Amino acid sequence: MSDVVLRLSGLEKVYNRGLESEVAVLKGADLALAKGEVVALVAPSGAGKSTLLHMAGLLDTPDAGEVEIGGAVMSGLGDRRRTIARRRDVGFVYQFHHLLPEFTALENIVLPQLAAGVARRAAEARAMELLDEVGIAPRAAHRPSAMSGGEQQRVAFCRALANAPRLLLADEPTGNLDPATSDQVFKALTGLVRGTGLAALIATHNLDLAARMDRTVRLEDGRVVAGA
Ligand SMILES: Nc1ncnc2c1ncn2[C@@H]1O[C@H](COP(=O)(O)OP(=O)(O)OP(=O)(O)O)[C@@H](O)[C@H]1O
Repeated sequence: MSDVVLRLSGLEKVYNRGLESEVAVLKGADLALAKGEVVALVAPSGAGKSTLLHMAGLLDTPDAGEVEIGGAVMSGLGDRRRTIARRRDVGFVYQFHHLLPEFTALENIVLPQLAAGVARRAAEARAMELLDEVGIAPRAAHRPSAMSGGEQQRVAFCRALANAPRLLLADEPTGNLDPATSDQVFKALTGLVRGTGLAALIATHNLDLAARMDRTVRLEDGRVVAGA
């Protein structure tokens, strides 16, 4: 069996900004991510990092090209089956944590599991395990407003991994944090990824963090190229 978790082949995306102004953001982007790999996606602002992550995460469809997750071709799926595949296979983390403010850390990690049909007790046990792995089990009963930015972001990682996806996509996950906190959060993230064998693609402007991932890819003129 192939070890490739995510394969993007020849992705193209053109945005129409109205009044005959079009911008081609992806122009044949190819990328393959193997199981257990943590890959940095680095590019200047506006180069198309979020666009690529949205395609990879089945939140948007390319104009051309294929997205394969776990060997299954996703491009031809209808909305309902794409949503099912996204919920099952992909975890997202954004620059801002987007935790539900009225729920505790634990509940924020339990809720997506309940939505996926997991029983409450099992969901709570899994949530505690994840919180423990990222070093914030003592914060389980805190609401987001009673946690630091780094703690909130670690909860967001746990939530993204709650349903054991194959692929983690993160868009500037430490962009909002100071360097020391960002370092801690990054360690928590890589620990989780390496412990589970999923693949992670992490868009970042932080070249120090990028250098600590397994490899770095860049988006250059709409294509993915290897490099620092
Ligand atoms: N829905 C949209 N409609 C029109 N243009 C868009 C749309 N989404 C993105 N763009 C344009 O496509 C280009 C790539 O955007 P994208 O958000 O993917 O870049 P990025 O590399 O993630 O940037 P940043 O690092 O600033 O987040 C930008 O020029 C942006 O203005």
